[in-house]
Amino acid sequence: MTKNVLSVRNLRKTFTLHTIDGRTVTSLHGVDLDVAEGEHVALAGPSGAGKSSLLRCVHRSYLPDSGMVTLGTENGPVDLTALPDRDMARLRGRELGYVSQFLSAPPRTGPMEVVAAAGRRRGMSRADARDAAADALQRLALDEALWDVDCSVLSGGERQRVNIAAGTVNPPRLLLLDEPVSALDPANRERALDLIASLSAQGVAVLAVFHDLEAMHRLASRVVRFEEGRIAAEGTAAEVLGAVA
Ligand SMILES: Nc1ncnc2c1ncn2[C@@H]1O[C@H](COP(=O)(O)OP(=O)(O)OP(=O)(O)O)[C@@H](O)[C@H]1O
Repeated sequence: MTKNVLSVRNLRKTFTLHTIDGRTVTSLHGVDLDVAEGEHVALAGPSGAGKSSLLRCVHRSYLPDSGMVTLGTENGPVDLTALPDRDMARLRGRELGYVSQFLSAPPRTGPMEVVAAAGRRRGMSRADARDAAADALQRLALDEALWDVDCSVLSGGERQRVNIAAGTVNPPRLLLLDEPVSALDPANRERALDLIASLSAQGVAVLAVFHDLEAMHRLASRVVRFEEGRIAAEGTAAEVLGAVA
């Protein structure tokens, strides 16, 4: 039987807009979702439907109002909504990764250092982390002349490739992807999607948002469509999204 890596139960998230008379916006109205080992679940649906809110609640950059987010870890299931910050920071290494469309790198660090540091956080030795970082950067065709250049001077597409390399090097048990290939040209997008596709064979569970039907058809074992903070449909890409044009 396949093992659940992530179980979300009755998750609710409301924002209070203090600048607009305390008005509230509910982005998740009691969402239930499971993701199994090696499964790639794509979140679809219109802008504002709650997709990124769900990813952020799982990563705990947003704290939900109620509900449970259970991550299967090497030490058994853990409810992330109740975890102390220090333990949460530890889980964000080996067990849980997040790749957004923007790279956030410390000042004066280059791609090799950023990607190798991600490998180190996931338990690799310094030498193995550098080898794995070199493999990932090569696979994503980032010019070797840029590997030690300050990330702040890289183009948007170069930064996204560094971000994907860091997210996938010695990959965590659950990887969250929020539009990770939005700035890539077709050839680099292909390389990145190939790399993401190879994660399933390693047993990595992926929960992803792509504003790109073709990527969802190609990668997702299941598509979950959100509407107004609720799950409106669930199934294969063909069932939920229809045929790609
Ligand atoms: N930090 C925040 N403060 C206030 N409202 C927020 C915040 N984050 C999200 N929301 C609101 O929650 C709702 C869902 O937003 P969310 O970003 O989850 O949607 P989405 O489906 O990811 O949209 P998109 O496809 O445009 O990225 C929206 O109405 C949004 O305005």
